[in-house]
Amino acid sequence: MRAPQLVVHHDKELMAQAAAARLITKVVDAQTSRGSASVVLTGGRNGNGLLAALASAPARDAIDWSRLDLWWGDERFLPAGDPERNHTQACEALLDAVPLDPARVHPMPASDGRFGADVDAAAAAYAAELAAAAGPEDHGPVPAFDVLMLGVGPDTHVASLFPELPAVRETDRTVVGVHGAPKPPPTRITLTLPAIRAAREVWLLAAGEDKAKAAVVALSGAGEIQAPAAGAYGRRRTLWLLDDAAASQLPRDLYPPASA
Ligand SMILES: O=C(O)[C@H](O)[C@@H](O)[C@H](O)[C@H](O)COP(=O)(O)O
Repeated sequence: MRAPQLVVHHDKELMAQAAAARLITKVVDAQTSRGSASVVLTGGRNGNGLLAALASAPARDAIDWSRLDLWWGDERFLPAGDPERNHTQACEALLDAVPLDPARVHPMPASDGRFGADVDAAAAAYAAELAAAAGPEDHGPVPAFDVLMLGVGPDTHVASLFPELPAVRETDRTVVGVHGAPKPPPTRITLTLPAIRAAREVWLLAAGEDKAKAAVVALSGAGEIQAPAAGAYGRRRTLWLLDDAAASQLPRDLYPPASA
């Protein structure tokens, strides 16, 4: 579903809290109807802010943490436990505080793991892990994620898909290595747009003044090569979660945000 919906909250703290509440409801509904839920996490301040808000949410444990599959949309290719890894930051924000089933938590490989410095082999292994988790009813070699979350960079990058670089142009593979990323560290692993589009719902998190221009560009018909966020959409729903600052440059006639 390409037509994005927008929800604008007053500030980034409220956006994180509201998005966390929204995620709790989505996960509980999925677990009730299908017995489990599958969520893709994102790195960055907005992504980690949502996880921290979820950790302190009163309804947090309405989620059955033992029946939640967690994947990552991208990862900085660094040694395991490095404070800059998205996995490390997610553990600090939430994962270490909830009783997840470790077998259902799927961090992307680290640079000191079994693939050593070969980020392309590490990416291929994650693609294989996703394919192994996909079922016959899924759309391609990735599980049907209930929610795939993406922070949005000031240059409209999502995951580690940066404008004009090879990864955003990938149409076949579900996971690729990234070399020379403009956002440090330069070497990363990322889901590709075909993998992102397999998700039932894609939620783009954009709070802060530094996202205002990216929101206008991505929501005004830019192409996905120049504006990767424009190519991030779910099969059933594409939701932009913004705050007033990030929505401040959106023309009212373009997307009259449903302010919340
Ligand atoms: O590895 C990463 O850095 C993230 O996955 C990246 O895609 C992030 O989500 C955006 O850069 C937004 O980051 P902020 O929310 O910190 O602006």
